[in-house]
Amino acid sequence: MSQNRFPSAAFPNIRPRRMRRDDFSRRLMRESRLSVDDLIYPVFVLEGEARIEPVASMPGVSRMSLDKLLLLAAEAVALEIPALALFPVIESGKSEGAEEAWNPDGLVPRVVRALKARFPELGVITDVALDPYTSHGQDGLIDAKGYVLNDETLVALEKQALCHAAAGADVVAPSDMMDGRVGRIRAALEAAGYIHTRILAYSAKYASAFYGPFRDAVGSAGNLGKGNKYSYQMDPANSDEAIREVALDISEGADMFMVKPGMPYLDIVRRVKSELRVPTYVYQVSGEYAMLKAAAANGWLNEEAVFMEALLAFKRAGADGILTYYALDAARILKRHA
Ligand SMILES: NCc1[nH]cc(CCC(=O)O)c1CC(=O)O
Ligand SMILES: [Mg+2]
Repeated sequence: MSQNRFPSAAFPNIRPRRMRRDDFSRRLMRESRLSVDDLIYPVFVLEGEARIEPVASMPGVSRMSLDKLLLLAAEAVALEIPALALFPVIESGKSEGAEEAWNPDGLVPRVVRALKARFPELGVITDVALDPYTSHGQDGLIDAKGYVLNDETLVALEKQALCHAAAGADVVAPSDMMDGRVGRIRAALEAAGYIHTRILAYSAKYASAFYGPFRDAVGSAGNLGKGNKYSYQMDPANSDEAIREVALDISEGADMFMVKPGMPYLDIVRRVKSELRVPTYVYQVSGEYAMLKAAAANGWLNEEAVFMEALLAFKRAGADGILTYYALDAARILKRHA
């Protein structure tokens, strides 16, 4: 005998809501989980001492000098966040040829040495790209017409990556989108004996308007002016091309693979993870952060609820890790609920 009081096709026997009824059964069937192990915290560093400069378009995010960054890093370590991603603000020393990018006494190598000396267990990821160092704000070297030159840029990126590895960077992260840079950097690292340095390739990096606040933060917006990055970053219309880019970076020897931006590109994260089955990372970029902050500031969204939902959605899409400006906040919440 059916227990259905209304044994008719008008009422269902199959009820997905049963499992949603109570907290215990919701927990038992939960497929994805966000953990502090998934978080990478992007930070901005500048020269000097006792400097903290809030980034107007990224409330809660500041550019700061090394002494202050060490305090922030201590917080990240206390929360057991696995790694920081370091972005420099270069105020003087920008040039056409970006020579400051491989100065062994430059800002990035000094900050990497200090971080690794103080917090050996904290992973330090450095950005390999020329945009903080070029007077024109492009990620590579340009010709007379402003075209970003691929192979000439590779020579510079190789020097920059070696400089970061020599300073003790655990992971170098080429975010420039030049062709062949992963292979070139991998070969240079091996030849120099840096066999443990990981490469996090920004493999599928789109030419996105969501990077706006970041360009304010590192001060490359003014230098870039009306310029754009369409000749090297990917067209937001493309998906198969992202798979090809990741496949190339696999064959060139990268260890970790990034999709960027995050929320509008969840389909790309899913395809990379399902089709290529590699360690997959996603960058919740500055514009995504700014959107959530702005809506929260207006009282239009519950900030904590929406950023935790967004981070969980990256996990559901297949990401193994997430670069997020919310890393400290998320880690605190996860700790509270642990
Ligand atoms: N090498 C450039 C770089 N590295 C990280 C970001 C964006 C990160 C963010 O928006 O949070 C960018 C912006 C760009 O390509 O202009
Ligand atoms: Mg590529």
